[in-house]
Amino acid sequence: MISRSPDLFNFRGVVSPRHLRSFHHRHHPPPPPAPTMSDLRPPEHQVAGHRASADKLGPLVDGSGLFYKPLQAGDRGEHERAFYEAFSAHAAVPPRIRDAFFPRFHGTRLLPTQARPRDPHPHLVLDDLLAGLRAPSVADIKIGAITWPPSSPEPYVAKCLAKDRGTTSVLLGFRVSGVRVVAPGGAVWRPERQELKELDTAGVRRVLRRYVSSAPGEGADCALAAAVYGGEGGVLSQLRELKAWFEEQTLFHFYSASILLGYDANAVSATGVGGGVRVKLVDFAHVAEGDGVIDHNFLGGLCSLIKFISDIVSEAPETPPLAP
Ligand SMILES: O=P(O)(O)O[C@@H]1[C@@H](OP(=O)(O)O)[C@H](OP(=O)(O)O)[C@H](O)[C@H](OP(=O)(O)O)[C@H]1OP(=O)(O)O
Ligand SMILES: Nc1ncnc2c1ncn2[C@@H]1O[C@H](COP(=O)(O)OP(=O)(O)O)[C@@H](O)[C@H]1O
Repeated sequence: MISRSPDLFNFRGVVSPRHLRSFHHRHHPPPPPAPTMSDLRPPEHQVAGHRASADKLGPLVDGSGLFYKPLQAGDRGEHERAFYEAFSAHAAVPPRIRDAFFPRFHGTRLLPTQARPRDPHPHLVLDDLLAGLRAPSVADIKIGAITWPPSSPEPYVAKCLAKDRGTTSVLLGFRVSGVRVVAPGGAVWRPERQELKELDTAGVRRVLRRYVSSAPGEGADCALAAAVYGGEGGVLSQLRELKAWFEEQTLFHFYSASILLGYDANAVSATGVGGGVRVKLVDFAHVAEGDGVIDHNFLGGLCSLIKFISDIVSEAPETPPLAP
């Protein structure tokens, strides 16, 4: 089932119902047949967030290049859906920004789940941002020193504040929420969630170095830093393009959203050729209206992340020259 959410966002009337209808007509081709429960599985490369299990809802994939995120409880799920509806059709969002940095939204769909086999649940249908990567090395970095929208109820503010203070969010303007790194032999390094929560500044630097290292185990040779972080189309140039938009845009405030980094450990080489480096935004359950004000919370975290990554690139070994 593909359906529309009620307009939870106002967005100053930029998205008229007529505009939205015509957008849907142009951008939502008829959906492929609905996947059955046996087609669906939790994504192998998910590094953070709520995970699907026998008794819990979580994202699912079916290998078709789509990513199904269950609408979250309360008004949170509807809020995220309303964001996608509004963002997808917003005339003031540059198409290049929408296409390069956000998953494409294909509406919502009722899907059976293991947790609720008899009670199909609505899911956001998104592009799988890691589709096409054979051995994805992935990092989820939650941006912003503050992770709750200003309108949040007090107990939620207290819960988020404790997490923001207890992690590097307040200090650095971001925290690493999840990471997996595939070594050349295929071994996967994936620290526990709790370990990531306990990282201090030096620990964050270590993890960001480890993300672009080819040595197995805990070593950090940063052999892939030039290829993945630096160079044309690398993480840094993509983050800088994103930053340029955040220096201008006053439409949305992206509380608690994450930057998802991805590259193909099988395709990347220290020479900087290939690798399918991706920089994307995910998790819009707490986006607020920008009301004409810069998203300084996200922008500050983004600048801080850029500084960490550019320091790693400057200290890392040079990209070896290409063979003649
Ligand atoms: O539900 P919890 O307590 O596990 O917290 C979720 C977080 O897990 P954590 O415990 O920090 O590892 C979870 O954090 P990660 O994405 O795993 O870093 C999210 O922050 C989630 O918030 P939302 O999906 O953005 O609404 C968090 O959900 P809410 O706090 O928003 O309910
Ligand atoms: N469109 C997507 N394509 C591929 N992976 C995704 C996509 N969206 C999210 N993920 C994966 O799922 C994780 C959790 O997503 P998120 O939207 O943050 O869920 P939650 O709201 O439960 O925190 C991310 O860390 C990432 O690994």
